[in-house]
Amino acid sequence: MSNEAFHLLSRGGVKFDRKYESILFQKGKDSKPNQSTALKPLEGSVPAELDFFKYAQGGQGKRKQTDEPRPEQEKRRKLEVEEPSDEEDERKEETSSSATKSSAVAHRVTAKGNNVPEAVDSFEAMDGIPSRIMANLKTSGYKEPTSVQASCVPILLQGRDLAAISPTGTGKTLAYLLPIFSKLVAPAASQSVDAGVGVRAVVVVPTRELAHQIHNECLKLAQGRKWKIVLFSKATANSLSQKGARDKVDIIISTPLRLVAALQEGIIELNNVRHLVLDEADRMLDSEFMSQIEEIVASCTRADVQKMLFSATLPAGAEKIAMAMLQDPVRIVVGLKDTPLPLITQSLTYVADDPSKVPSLLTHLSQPYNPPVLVFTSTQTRATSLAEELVLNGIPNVDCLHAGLTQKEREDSLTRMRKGESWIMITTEVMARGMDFKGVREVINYDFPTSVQSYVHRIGRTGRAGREGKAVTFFTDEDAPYLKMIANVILQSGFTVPDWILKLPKPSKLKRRQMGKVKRPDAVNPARYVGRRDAIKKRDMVMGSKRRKNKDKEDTNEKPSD
Ligand SMILES: Nc1ncnc2c1ncn2[C@@H]1O[C@H](COP(=O)(O)OP(=O)(O)OP(=O)(O)O)[C@@H](O)[C@H]1O
Repeated sequence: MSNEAFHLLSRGGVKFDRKYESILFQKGKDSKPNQSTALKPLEGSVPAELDFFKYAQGGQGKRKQTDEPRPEQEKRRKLEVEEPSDEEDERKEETSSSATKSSAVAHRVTAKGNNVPEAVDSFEAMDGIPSRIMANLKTSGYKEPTSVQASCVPILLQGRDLAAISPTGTGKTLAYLLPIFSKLVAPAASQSVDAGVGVRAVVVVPTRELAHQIHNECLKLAQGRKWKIVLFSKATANSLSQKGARDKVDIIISTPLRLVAALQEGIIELNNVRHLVLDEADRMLDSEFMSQIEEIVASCTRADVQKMLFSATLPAGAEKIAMAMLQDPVRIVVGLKDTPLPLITQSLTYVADDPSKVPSLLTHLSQPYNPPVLVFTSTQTRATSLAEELVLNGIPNVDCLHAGLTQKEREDSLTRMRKGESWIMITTEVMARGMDFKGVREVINYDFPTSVQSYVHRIGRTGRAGREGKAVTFFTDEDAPYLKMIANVILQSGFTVPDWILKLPKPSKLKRRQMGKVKRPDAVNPARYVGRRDAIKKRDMVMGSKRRKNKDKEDTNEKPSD
């Protein structure tokens, strides 16, 4: 199906109902849908100790009553400096016979390092934030720091290297942007600071979409002054090819590939960089990006370059590499490492085999649901195939976003998503990390996640900024060997899983590595695939027959007439 035809069909003549928009996107309003709509608000409220965003406005009506800070919460926000513990890559085996784990996953912050600066409870108490930046925080609606911000900003303002692990949607972006802007003090072009020559801060992220989103966050803090913040792309890199054009760049946000390409072409230097951020650090340090990251780090030659690593997950292997990159680092962990927020209600759904998934999803979508829903598949072809399948089954406002689309198509999909025009967004791992759509109420893992980290990040697209969300994971017989790993994550977040899953044997190391390599067919509906093959065969036969007839005619016409 052509992209254009797909969008025409996927809209299916259905107009986006403003009623839904108000439910999804208006901050701070009671999200009470009209009884006649298909939407129902999610049940339940957030226990105080789990409310990472206790000051944040918005979300469900029930939560609004908990907005007032309470003394016991204040106490909990105190940074606990812990003795170093032996972190393991693997989650602890659940020894209890019960399938239920207490939901009391304490809201705690643990810190490791020498002379760790104290956490502070307000932006005002953070030493060294310029008044303009402070004003911009307020106009952007950031009233009080989240836990990760309260802990990390004071550390970063002191110029310390940092590795921070905090659950998805808890405000890590601001936790590093705020100190960067504050330490840079003013735009390089303003000449009121000793800015040196060349870019002063670099943020490296795994995808273009995330770079774009972080660029937008930068613009919020940059309001009112002429900061030069560059979202690095082929075009912007070329525009910096004249040395003078890049002398006064304040911040660059880039993917590793793009930045390394520019370094190799000699159209950027990083010898004036004072702050380097690796966001989604464990992804940045995996085998795909590692050599590029090494090159970027080696190019930041200033002796006092401050390095910061942020992620919601940091397995032991990646953490070891990370810590070796940092000097006299502080390590901050908010909540439980590699564990999703309990705001996200998680469940597992058995769907037998791959062909059974489409009907299962259709059944799921025949129930009332809260759009937009994010659906993760394992490959680009499967994402396209599933999107087509849903459209053909009459599901309205289906969209698709994966790395196989053109940049324009990716941008258009994101715009539709942000505007609330997409109700079901089918995607791949490209959207799993960092993307912040406040309105996403539900994530469906149509294809089983490729690792525990992939699971944590995928489902972290919902339950953001203190809102509640729901995550459903389909599993087939093929996924059974990996089921227990995800079940343990679900338990750790305080939800229940059936006893039989807990009794499954623990997968070997080799098996765990194979988790992301399960082969799945390109087409999600094999029947449609067969049908399509038959149609192509029939079309070829008809064409062949036409060609033969035409040839016969030509032969007849060529015969000399009597
Ligand atoms: N202090 C704050 N008060 C209110 N909202 C905030 C605050 N800080 C951040 N937010 C909002 O919280 C949401 C999540 O923030 P952000 O994208 O930085 O999360 P994250 O921890 O980086 O998530 P991920 O791990 O998925 O990348 C954003 O919409 C952001 O605007």
